[in-house]
Amino acid sequence: MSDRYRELSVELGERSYPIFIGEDLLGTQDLSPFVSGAQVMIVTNETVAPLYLDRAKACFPGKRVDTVTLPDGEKFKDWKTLNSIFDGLLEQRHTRKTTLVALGGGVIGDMAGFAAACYQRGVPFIQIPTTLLSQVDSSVGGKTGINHPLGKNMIGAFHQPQAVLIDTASLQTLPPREVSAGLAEVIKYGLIRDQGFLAWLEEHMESLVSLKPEALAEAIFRSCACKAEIVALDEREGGLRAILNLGHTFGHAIETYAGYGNWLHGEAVGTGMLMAAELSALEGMITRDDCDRINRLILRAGLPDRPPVGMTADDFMGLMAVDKKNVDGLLRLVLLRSVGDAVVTSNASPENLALTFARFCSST
Ligand SMILES: NC(=O)c1ccc[n+]([C@@H]2O[C@H](COP(=O)([O-])OP(=O)(O)OC[C@H]3O[C@@H](n4cnc5c(N)ncnc54)[C@H](O)[C@@H]3O)[C@@H](O)[C@H]2O)c1
Ligand SMILES: O=C(O)C(=O)C[C@@H](O)[C@H](O)[C@H](O)COP(=O)(O)O
Ligand SMILES: [Zn+2]
Repeated sequence: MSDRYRELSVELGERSYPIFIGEDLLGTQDLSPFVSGAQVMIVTNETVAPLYLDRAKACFPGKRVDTVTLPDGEKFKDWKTLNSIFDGLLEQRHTRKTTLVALGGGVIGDMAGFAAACYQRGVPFIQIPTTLLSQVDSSVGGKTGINHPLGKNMIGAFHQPQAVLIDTASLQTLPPREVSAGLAEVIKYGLIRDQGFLAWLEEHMESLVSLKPEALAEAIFRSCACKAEIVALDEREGGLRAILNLGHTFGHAIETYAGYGNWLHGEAVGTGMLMAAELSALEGMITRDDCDRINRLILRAGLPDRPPVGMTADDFMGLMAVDKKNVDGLLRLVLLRSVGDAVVTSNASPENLALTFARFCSST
């Protein structure tokens, strides 16, 4: 074990891969052992490139490294921008031996990963996540894809990376709103599977919000460990993995309603988790005190606790009807059986769902 980083593994048999977590790994960690061919294409965006592209290139000594730089934002997680990755690959004569590298947040990771799943019927890729959200969630587990105007992440593929390199120092340049968005997914792990972690987050929330390196490193490690374990047990979301969607049925509806990018993914998930907690309480699964506890933590993370003004129950129901977890037209939601234990269910009563909307939506 190195003293420069902590290492986890996503155990998927022959497709297992490491997650390296440490400070100042960008530019100093040699990733060329994870590149089988001679060519690398780094996919990044116009915000991240000036900050980290040179250091990312230095991770691939002896390789030919090209770059595609995309516009920044969730609204560009679409066909047109995806296609510009293929344009870059073809124009620079990349072959099926090329390794794609995602350098950026979850938008870049999801798009570069999907491009890797499709290009010449599939090439390897590496994740170098640079936001808190992408370091704790999107870079691990192989969900890749793009949005559709009618629904989030509606077009995509499962395609696992060869390795994930997490440089925790890169978070020091992240805007506070993006830090909060990442903390929503961190809190999610505590709520769905790890009570002890939730209690730890309650003790350390201010250190996380103010980007204290030790607290961040611990939160990232524990989050990745939780996700790696779930993915290893259920790679393609046949069952258990769906608990990673806590708050996302409501949250994806919020993101689509608000127009991609106006509400950050993590912000929508934070509010969505509060709505899921409320419904869980109405269903008699958790207590009112539990709800208040979750509410306090979400607010301390700097996240919103109400959906967009004007969004109605009908808006939610219309958008949630296309959720990927639904089966035979039945809405399936992730609820809390207790704090630290999530369950996927289609049994929530319509009355309690209506009451949840009544309590959260300003105009219903
Ligand atoms: N595949 C998955 O399992 C999974 C999981 C969770 C979220 N997601 C997806 O991830 C996306 C959200 O990811 P995100 O929150 O990282 O958003 P993002 O990718 O839009 O990044 C947020 C912002 O931070 C900027 N940025 C990135 N790194 C920076 C740095 N180090 N310093 C300064 N600025 C930096 C980006 O340019 C962007 O403006 C959504 O599309 C969501 O659907 C996917
Ligand atoms: O990895 C997963 O599985 C997740 O659900 C993680 C989520 O945080 C993430 O937002 C994911 O992209 C949602 O997936 P989707 O299948 O609901 O689009
Ligand atoms: Zn998410």
